[in-house]
Amino acid sequence: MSNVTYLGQEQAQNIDIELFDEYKFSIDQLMELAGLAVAKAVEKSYPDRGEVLIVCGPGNNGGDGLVAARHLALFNYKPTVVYPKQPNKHPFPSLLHQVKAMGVSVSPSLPSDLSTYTCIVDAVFGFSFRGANNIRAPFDTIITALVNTTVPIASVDVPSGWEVEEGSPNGIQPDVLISLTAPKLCAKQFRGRHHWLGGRLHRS
Ligand SMILES: NC(=O)C1=CN([C@@H]2O[C@H](COP(=O)(O)OP(=O)(O)OC[C@H]3O[C@@H](n4cnc5c(N)ncnc54)[C@H](O)[C@@H]3O)[C@@H](O)[C@H]2O)[C@H](O)CC1
Ligand SMILES: [K+]
Repeated sequence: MSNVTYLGQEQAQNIDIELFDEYKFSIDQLMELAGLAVAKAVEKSYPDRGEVLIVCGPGNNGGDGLVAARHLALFNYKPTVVYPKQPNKHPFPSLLHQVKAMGVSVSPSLPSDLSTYTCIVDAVFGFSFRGANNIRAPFDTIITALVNTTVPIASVDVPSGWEVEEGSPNGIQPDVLISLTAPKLCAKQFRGRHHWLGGRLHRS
């Protein structure tokens, strides 16, 4: 990507606050845009359909994953959601209810055999992650499994387990990265096939 601004961690978090406080977007609006962009990027990157595993973390990155799973079901993929920590605050219970109502199965843990999946959508951690050397359970073993799998990974906003600014040389190596609003600094270390920019809120 040329002529793009790469955001630091604090900058990304400040833009988020600005979108809520100054521009009066709701979390539902932003997450729907983000999740739909992720589903579209997956469709363009893996057009042959099949089973997709969406691994969702405890924050808003995980919420983007829940929305993406719902849209992927509508695009005729067969999504399964892994959701170990399910926050009890808005909008997560509604997003979870909606994805289950689409007939998507939701499990608290990663399946032992990942080989049946066309791709894995990594919606574990986004721009608020810190501590690549200290990933807390149960996400430590999940990230290790994603590091070791040969199934292609599509990461939402930030490859999970990467420091938002520095990346992580021994971390997961996604095939696809979907940056949201603007790429974060770690995107400079991305070596996969496709880098998409989704959930854009500005003119190009
Ligand atoms: N404006 C936008 O572009 C929008 C982006 N969205 C998405 O939201 C995420 C950022 O979400 P946030 O809730 O701030 O945080 P995360 O999802 O990154 O995760 C926070 C979550 O993770 C836990 N955590 C942090 N470090 C660790 C660690 N070392 N071990 C274990 N757990 C850790 C922390 O406790 C929190 O629970 C952004 O990237 C986009 O994907 C929104 O959709 C809105 C619009
Ligand atoms: K992610």
